Parts: sequence; structure tokens; C-alpha cells
Amino acid sequence: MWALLGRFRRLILICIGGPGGWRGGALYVVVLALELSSVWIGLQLIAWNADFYNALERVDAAAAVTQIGVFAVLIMTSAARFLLSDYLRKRLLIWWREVLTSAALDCWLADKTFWRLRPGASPDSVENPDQRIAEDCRLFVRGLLRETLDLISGLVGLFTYVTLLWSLSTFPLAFTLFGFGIEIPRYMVWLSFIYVAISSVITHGLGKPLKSLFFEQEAREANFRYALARLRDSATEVALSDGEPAERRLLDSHFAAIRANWRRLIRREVIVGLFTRPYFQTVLQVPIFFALPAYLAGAMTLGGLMQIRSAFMNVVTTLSWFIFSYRDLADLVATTERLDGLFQASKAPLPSPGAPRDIERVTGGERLRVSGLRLATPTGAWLRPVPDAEVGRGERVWVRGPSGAGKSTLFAAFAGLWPYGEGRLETPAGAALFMPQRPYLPQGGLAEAAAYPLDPAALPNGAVEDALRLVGLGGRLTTPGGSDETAVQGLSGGERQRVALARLLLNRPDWAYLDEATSALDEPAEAELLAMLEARLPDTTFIVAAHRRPQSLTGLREFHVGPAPRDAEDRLTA
Ligand SMILES: Nc1ncnc2c1ncn2[C@@H]1O[C@H](COP(=O)(O)OP(=O)(O)OP(=O)(O)O)[C@@H](O)[C@H]1O
Repeated sequence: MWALLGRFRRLILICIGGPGGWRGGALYVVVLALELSSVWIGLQLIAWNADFYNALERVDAAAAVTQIGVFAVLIMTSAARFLLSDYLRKRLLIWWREVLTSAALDCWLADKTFWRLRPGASPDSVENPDQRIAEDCRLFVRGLLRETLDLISGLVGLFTYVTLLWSLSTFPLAFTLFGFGIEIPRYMVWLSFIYVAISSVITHGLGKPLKSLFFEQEAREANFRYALARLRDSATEVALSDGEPAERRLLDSHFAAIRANWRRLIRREVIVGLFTRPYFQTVLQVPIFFALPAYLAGAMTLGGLMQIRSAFMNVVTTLSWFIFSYRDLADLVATTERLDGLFQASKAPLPSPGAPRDIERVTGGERLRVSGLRLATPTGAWLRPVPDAEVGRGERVWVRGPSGAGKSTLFAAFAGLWPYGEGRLETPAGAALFMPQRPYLPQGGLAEAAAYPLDPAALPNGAVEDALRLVGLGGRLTTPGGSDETAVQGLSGGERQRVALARLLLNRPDWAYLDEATSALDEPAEAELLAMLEARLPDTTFIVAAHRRPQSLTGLREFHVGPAPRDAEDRLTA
């Protein structure tokens, strides 16, 4: 319970502590005031009940018509209050959602959290972060507004209605038990509390598993969506391998998981509903049954009976907030856990059990230096040894080694991403650009892809076109500036790698790390492009991991990950 309140507190503080938080706080107060005004309208309706039914009992047509007019005014006021409150509540929803989403994105993108917690990378990875950021921020703010406003206005209403019920239920309940005469004064007030307390305990007992079922349901829905998104991203690969049946099997199994949990969820909802639905309906009539002895004994008028029914009903429905909101509360608790889990995991990703994290890292020097470095997988398996080495500005290095030796992992360590291992690593000052084998193409056109992560609009006029022509993609330019999104579609593996090489020309890094970044090109094209890059970026250090020797690079030195072959020409040992 305390842990749950702590989670709520942390998320609420993000909402009200974010930019423009005071505006959201002020709007919340206005919405709350409007909610509270509904208590006043409720009181007027209770008084109206007495006046209207007394007029009926007296068969007073004029008074009854007047009361119909009063009723119309009350209902119109109530409708206006509701609409205004609903509108402002929705404005507040988008404000706070924006603040929360922005905080979640900050957390997710800061310190490469999205990489450290990516699926499968470690046992501590966060499942479905996209769902948490896109959906849970919205669901949390919506649930928070609904439940807290209902709770606060409920508490105020409760005080008001209990006072009213106290003043109305002047008659006692008198009966004889085992020969003793018992009299309970103002029994309607006590009955309302006992009635709700018993009902709440029953509801909680029946509905306890709902929270984890909601949690599970959202996770399974997100898995299904993710599988569909992956199919879309890998459409060509799946189509080429006639992978439709396999994809179908996977999608069916995800959907079966959704269905199985859904069945459990709705069964549980039926069980809870078996109690809450009749409860909800009897709340309207039960007060009449309870007050009937006093009415039959002539202790009150019909108007009085209706008035006490309304007051009792209001007390019970306000007290029953927990029962009526049980499903929504369970949903909110599950959302809060997921969202807070994302924030907490982003702040302090747990270490992978068994994997050493003893790499001494020094940044900002003149040269790249590796000494005594041994890298490990997140599960703690050691990779091939990395020889001691030193690389200065403007050098060209070929990193070679058998497949799976750890070349990409070494690059990840150079980038500061890979924490698992031991030894010392000094990375130099200056801009670095890492080029993987499968270059990432962001959403947008060729210009965005070539300039990434720079903004193409911030580059000199014609720079993007020139770079694309130099890497042999001039023919792909369908619009001036290269912003046409269709130009990116259907790029071959080699062409994608050419886009990445254009990226080097535009970003002009001091240190370029190419991890099989030209592997999809034929040898002459590879040699020509590397020679062009070398000529255009003479001061850039090129560190190239590849299975075949990058022939055209001049003054090439070799760096062996794993045991070096006998024909090694120039070993980079410190
Ligand atoms: N997140 C991870 N969890 C477990 N093992 C990993 C992880 N990342 C890398 N490895 C393992 O570390 C080893 C080195 O991988 P790496 O990608 O660095 O090899 P590589 O030398 O670049 O191979 P290739 O030449 O085939 O690209 C592999 O055996 C790989 O399976």
C-alpha cells in the first residue's frame, strides 16, 4: 500500500512539477470547485424531492407545477456545470499528459536508456516501453483526474449528506431482542455506514485479482501490436522467405494469449458484477425499505420519506465510491505500476547478475587507447581477448577477427554503450560517428537519412545533394533538397550503406567507426567510396571493422580481436 502511494506521489510530482505545472494546478482547483458545486445542486434536488412529493400528497396542482419549473432550472444548471467541468477536465488531461509524456521521453532517451533497457539485452529490460509512453501516460492522467476529483468531492459530499441525513432521521429503530427493549436513535445514519462497509469488504475480496489481470492484458495487447509492427518493418524479408505461415502462427499465439487473459478478466468481472450490479440497483430502493417502519408508524410524510431516501442514497453512493470505482481503481493501479516502473528502471537500471562491469573509462584524451580490455556478454560470458592498442588522429585501422569474436561489441564499448567487461579504455575528444552494417534510416526523406542526426535544414544549400551524388545516389534525388519520402522506399542494402556514407560526408566526424558499413557493396565500389571518403575527410580517423581488407585506405594498420593470424602485418600492440 505504501509502495503504491509512493508511486502515485512520484508520478503526481512529475505532473505538477513540470513546465507550466502551476497552470495545471490552478485548473485542477477550478475543476474541483465545479465538482463540489454538484454537491450544492444535489442538496437542492433533495429539498425539491420533499417539496414536490408533499405537493402531490396535498394534491396541490399549482405547487406541483412550480416544482416542475424549479426542477427544470436545477437540471439546466446541473447540465451547464457538467459540460464546463468536463471541458476543463479534458484541457487539463492534455496538459498533464504532455508534461508526463515529455518526462517519460526525457528519461527514455537520456543516457541511452532505450539501448540499455532494450528487449533481450538484459534480464532487467523494460517490456513494451512504447505502450508505457504512448498509452500509460494518458491512462494515468485520466485515471488520476477521475479518481481524485471523485474522491475529494465525494468526501465533501459525504460530510454534507451525512449531516442532512442526521437531521432528517430523527426517528429511532425500536425492537425487542431476548426480552430486552432496544432502541437505536438515528438508525438510518448507522445503517448507511454498516451497509457500505460490508459491501466494500465483499467487493475487495471478489475483485482483488483484477489489478494483475489488467496489467497482464495491456502487456499482451502491446506484444500483439509489436509483432504486427515488426511484420510491417520486415515486410520484404518475410515475403521473400514465404514467412506468412510462421508470422501467422506467431500472431495467432499472441492473440491466443490476449484471449486467454481476457477470458480470465471477464470471468472475474462477472464475479465482481454479480455483487456490484445488484448492489448498485438496490441502493436506490433500500432506504425506502429501511425507513418504511417510521413512515408506516406515521412518523413522516411521503415527501419526508422521499427526502430521506435521497439523502440516504447520496450517503451510500458517496460512501460506495470504492465499490463503484473498483474496476477503474484496479486499472489505475496497474497503469501506475507500469509507468513508475519505466521511470525507476530508467533512473537505475539494475546490473545484470553475473556480468562484470569493471571497465575503467577515460574520455576526452588525444588518442584512443585500449589496455587490458576484456569484454563480456550481459550474461557474463567472456568474449575473445582484445589486444592493447593506441590509435591517433588521422590514422586508418582495420579491425578484423572471426565472426562472433566481439568486433561490434568492441565498437559499442568505444561508443560508451557496453558496460560489461574489465580493463581500461581511453576514448578521444572530438565528434565520433558510428556506422553499423544495417544503417538506421529515420522517418523522412533521403535528406533526413543522409544528414542524420543533423537537421538537413541546418546544412548549407546543396550540401545534401552533393553528398548523395558523391556516394552515387544522385539518380535517387526526385525532389530538390531530397525531402521526398518515397525516395527512401525500396533502397537496396548497398544503397542504404551509401546513404550512411553520405552521412559521414555531411557530419564530418573526427572519428569514424565503420562496422561492416560497406559489406553490401561490391569490392570496386567499396574501394572507390572509401578512397573518396579518405580524400574528402583527410583528418578523420577511420576505424573499420570488416571481414575483407579495405583495400583503398592508405597506411592501414590491423587490429585483431581474438587470436591474430600468422600473416598479420602490423600489429597494434602498445
Ligand atoms: N546482448 C547480448 N547478449 C548475449 N550475447 C551477446 C549480446 N551481444 C553480443 N553477444 C555475443 O557476443 C559475441 C560477440 O558479438 P559481436 O556482434 O560483437 O561479434 P562480431 O565480431 O561483430 O561478429 P560478426 O563478425 O559476425 O558481426 C557474440 O557471440 C554474440 O552472440
